[in-house]
Amino acid sequence: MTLFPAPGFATLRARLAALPAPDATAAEAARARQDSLTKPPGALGRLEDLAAFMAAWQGDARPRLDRAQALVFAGNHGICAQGVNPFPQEVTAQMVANFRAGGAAINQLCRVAGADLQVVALDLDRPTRDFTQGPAMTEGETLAAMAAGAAAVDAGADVLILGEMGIGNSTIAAALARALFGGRAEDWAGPGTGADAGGVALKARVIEAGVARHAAALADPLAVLAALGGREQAAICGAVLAARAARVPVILDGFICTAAAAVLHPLGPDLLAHCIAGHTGAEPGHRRLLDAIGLRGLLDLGLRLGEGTGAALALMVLRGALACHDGMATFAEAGVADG
Ligand SMILES: O=C(O)c1ccc[n+]([C@@H]2O[C@H](COP(=O)([O-])O)[C@@H](O)[C@H]2O)c1
Ligand SMILES: Cc1cc2nc[nH]c2cc1C
Repeated sequence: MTLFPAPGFATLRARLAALPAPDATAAEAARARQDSLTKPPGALGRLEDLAAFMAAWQGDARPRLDRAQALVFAGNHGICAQGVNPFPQEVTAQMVANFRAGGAAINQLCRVAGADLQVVALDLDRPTRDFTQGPAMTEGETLAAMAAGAAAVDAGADVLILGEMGIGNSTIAAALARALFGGRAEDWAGPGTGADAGGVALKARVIEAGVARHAAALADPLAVLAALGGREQAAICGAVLAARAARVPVILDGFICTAAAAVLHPLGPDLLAHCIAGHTGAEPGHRRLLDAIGLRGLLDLGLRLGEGTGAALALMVLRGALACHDGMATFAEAGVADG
């Protein structure tokens, strides 16, 4: 079954209800195993939650992490015409070349975290439309980018790490968050790659102009994605849905990746149940956004890079969680007195 059929958003929406649910039995068995391991109950904190989460989505009380896939989606944005980006738009393609040559932060982190990295560049020479002038994408363009994101997912992976690259996309992410979750544009606009106070104020004005122009789209998250989003945001949505269809757990990255996935949240409260937030980043809207979708970042390292870097770092914590879950002795095995 393809999730992104030709007829459009209506058919996609109808198919969301059929996506798989977590395996409560496997999660319960993982929790029971955690309670039998040689430590005071709960002493491994969120590592115990991670083990149960992985068990629930893999449908196995002893989850694996043999195959970790990392996907970085890259896109370009017409909104750069408004001067919201300190770096020039060419940097998107230049960084894609850098990813492919192995020279970016995400390459180093995927290597040490044991993730297989793929970079998907989406029509970089055809930026989306400036959303203050019209919808950023048509429904067809949005679905095509979602389908590209879905097609990149390895259905046999044990975990999927998501990241993005797109000059100007901190404005796109803030606009999506403003449109989906309300508040003022100032609540969501931040420095991105390094805009000063004047630059952040400009972003907020641009976002308000976009939201006002597309007021008719605000009730429909997929219409919001088309009106204000970009190809890499749509691809992230598609990848999150394809991962869910294959029961592959997902680690989200920073503000921009989270804002893309957050488009799915209003479409069904548990559509992001197979996702964890790798970190809470330094972009000021990130914490507020995680609160809005009911997630809590695993790490808090002051990151503001994107590329999937925070998610790749979180994979190392996840490996630690599963190593304990799988390798620790039980009280009975080790002959340790159980309180
Ligand atoms: O994801 C984040 O938390 C994050 C925070 C700040 C910047 N970024 C990255 O910076 C780029 C967008 O910033 P800007 O200033 O061009 O809008 C884009 O390539 C993102 O990957 C990403
Ligand atoms: C150099 C550079 C690297 C990045 N990686 C993700 N976003 C980025 C933005 C810039 C400007």
